[in-house]
Amino acid sequence: MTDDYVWFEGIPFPSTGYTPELLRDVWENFVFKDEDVILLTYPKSGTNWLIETVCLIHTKGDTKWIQSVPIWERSPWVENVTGYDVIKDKEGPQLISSHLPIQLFPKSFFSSKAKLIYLIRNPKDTLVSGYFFWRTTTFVKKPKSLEQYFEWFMQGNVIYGSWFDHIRGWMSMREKENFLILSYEEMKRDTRSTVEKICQFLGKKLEPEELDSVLKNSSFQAMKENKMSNFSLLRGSHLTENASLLRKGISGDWKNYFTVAQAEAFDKAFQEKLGDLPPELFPWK
Ligand SMILES: Nc1ncnc2c1ncn2[C@@H]1O[C@H](COP(=O)(O)O)[C@@H](OP(=O)(O)O)[C@H]1O
Ligand SMILES: CCc1ccc(OS(=O)(=O)O)cc1
Repeated sequence: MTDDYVWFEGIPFPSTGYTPELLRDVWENFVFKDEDVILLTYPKSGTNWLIETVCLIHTKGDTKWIQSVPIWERSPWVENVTGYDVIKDKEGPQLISSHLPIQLFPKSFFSSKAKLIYLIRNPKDTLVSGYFFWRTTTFVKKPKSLEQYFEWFMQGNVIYGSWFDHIRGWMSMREKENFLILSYEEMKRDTRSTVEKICQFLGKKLEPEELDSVLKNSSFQAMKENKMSNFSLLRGSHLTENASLLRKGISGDWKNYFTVAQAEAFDKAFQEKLGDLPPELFPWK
């Protein structure tokens, strides 16, 4: 494994499990079924929390699936070698994950009825979460300091490219009825309502005790203890021994790491790049 990037159409990808040929094949040839459900995020936005939640909704709160199958097999990644191999010829509706920016997403989606949930997070927390996580992986370039990672993030010189471009691209879908936008902050603030919103979007009806089980078993603590969800199975291969996906699981941790100057520079860039979008799309503001 190397800790540099694989590049495709100007975007950096992890150096393991991704190739330009596969990314092109996925983009041009992968066909979604109308019944598929897609979970899409910019990395470190709460992806795995969303996957765990949707898996538990799918099983009506039964924990057998989440406790016996690794999270990346329950909702395979369309853009990496392992995930694509699993989903490309599989019959029936599937749960599929992706971090792809809209311009590289399989073209078939835009004429399908497949449902897509796009989870966003305060980018300052996404940045801090990424800084700590990528240092413990074996497949991306490591920053020497938070200052350096801050510069890379602002320039989009990190895996899956610019957060700002990712958001602008996918937000253009916000009026479509097969597209649901959620935020990590709202999911933290009122998890029950967010789960109900997901159920409504997916057309799933849960009994009160089933909903309680979804909440209990997708909590930070439950996921931290679930070896099928906490990435401990990847230690020694993709991750170092001290790696932790479930780091803090809070909103606003950026305040412990950003300098005043960094916070001001970030706000300025946000205003310049996304200031024309409705502020209510960004509930952390
Ligand atoms: N059940 C849960 N509740 C709250 N946060 C969770 C969570 N599961 C994962 N997370 C947080 O989501 C982030 C990882 O995102 P992703 O799944 O996209 O890689 C981590 O944030 P922190 O590093 O800020 O703790 C992790 O702690
Ligand atoms: C191997 C590629 C890889 C693994 C884990 C990742 O983290 S996350 O699922 O987005 O939290 C990202 C890429």
